[in-house]
Amino acid sequence: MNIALLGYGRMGKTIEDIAEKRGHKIVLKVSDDIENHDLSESNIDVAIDFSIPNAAFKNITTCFKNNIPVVSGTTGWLDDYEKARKICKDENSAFIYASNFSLGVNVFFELNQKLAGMMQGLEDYSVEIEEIHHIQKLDSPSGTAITLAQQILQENSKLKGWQLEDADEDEIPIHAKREENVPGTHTVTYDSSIDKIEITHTAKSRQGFALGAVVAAEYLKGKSGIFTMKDVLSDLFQN
Ligand SMILES: NC(=O)C1=CN([C@@H]2O[C@H](COP(=O)(O)OP(=O)(O)OC[C@H]3O[C@@H](n4cnc5c(N)ncnc54)[C@H](O)[C@@H]3O)[C@@H](O)[C@H]2O)C=CC1
Ligand SMILES: O=C(O)C1=N[C@H](C(=O)O)C[C@H](O)C1
Repeated sequence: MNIALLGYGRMGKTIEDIAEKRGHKIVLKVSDDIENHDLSESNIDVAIDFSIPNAAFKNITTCFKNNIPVVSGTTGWLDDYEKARKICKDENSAFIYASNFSLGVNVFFELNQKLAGMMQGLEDYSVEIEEIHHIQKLDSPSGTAITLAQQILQENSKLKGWQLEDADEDEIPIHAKREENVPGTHTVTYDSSIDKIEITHTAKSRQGFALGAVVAAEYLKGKSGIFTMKDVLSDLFQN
């Protein structure tokens, strides 16, 4: 498969390594305005976007307009997500976005949803989310923390939203910490005066994110439509 990398930073380089080991070819690397590149030249099967919040929407939709399927893991641009979906549909293109591509985090998402459903009636417990990332991270809170909060909100109608730090009683507080060299750690805590329930996912490197993105690209090749990691991993998850 011929892959274009939109963003060639920490994730772009890790994806290159894993994609080549799986027999794919990186035919284009973009680190600046996508308009500076001729997308028709390289016979691109799929583009993988791990760039920066300000560039993601333009990168993704330019690919749709050139009939190139996109896997995107860039976080911090999701105010434009619905617009991107519409352009994908209008152009009959293909798209997978995930705030986190690692298999482990996608298992963690399933657990979080199930736990939120079990806890929603237990009013003695308050819920909060903590995420810890490296100090270079541009966005806060992490996309993964936002997904975790959205899942809890889906299950618990008494909670109205999430908030960084100073949350009201009916909001989920998200604590975002920045520490040297942390690839990504997420914890969901339910606390009461009697006890505490915590679930944590700790990434040990960026390998899991990158492998998930390449597997998603392999899934997307030749398809049209909008998919999620649930679709990609559906055969692996047994209920
Ligand atoms: N969904 C997931 O599983 C994961 C998502 N991420 C997200 O991926 C993004 C990238 O993360 P990192 O690689 O750690 O960041 P990074 O800062 O190492 O790399 C971003 C790269 O984008 C380049 N860039 C700047 N303008 C660009 C443009 N217009 N088009 C394309 N590239 C451009 C920069 O030069 C830089 O090399 C972040 O939003 C991060 O939150 C990171 C890890 C996992
Ligand atoms: O910026 C990162 O590094 C990461 N970003 C993603 C996020 O915002 O959730 C995923 C992962 O935690 C690493």
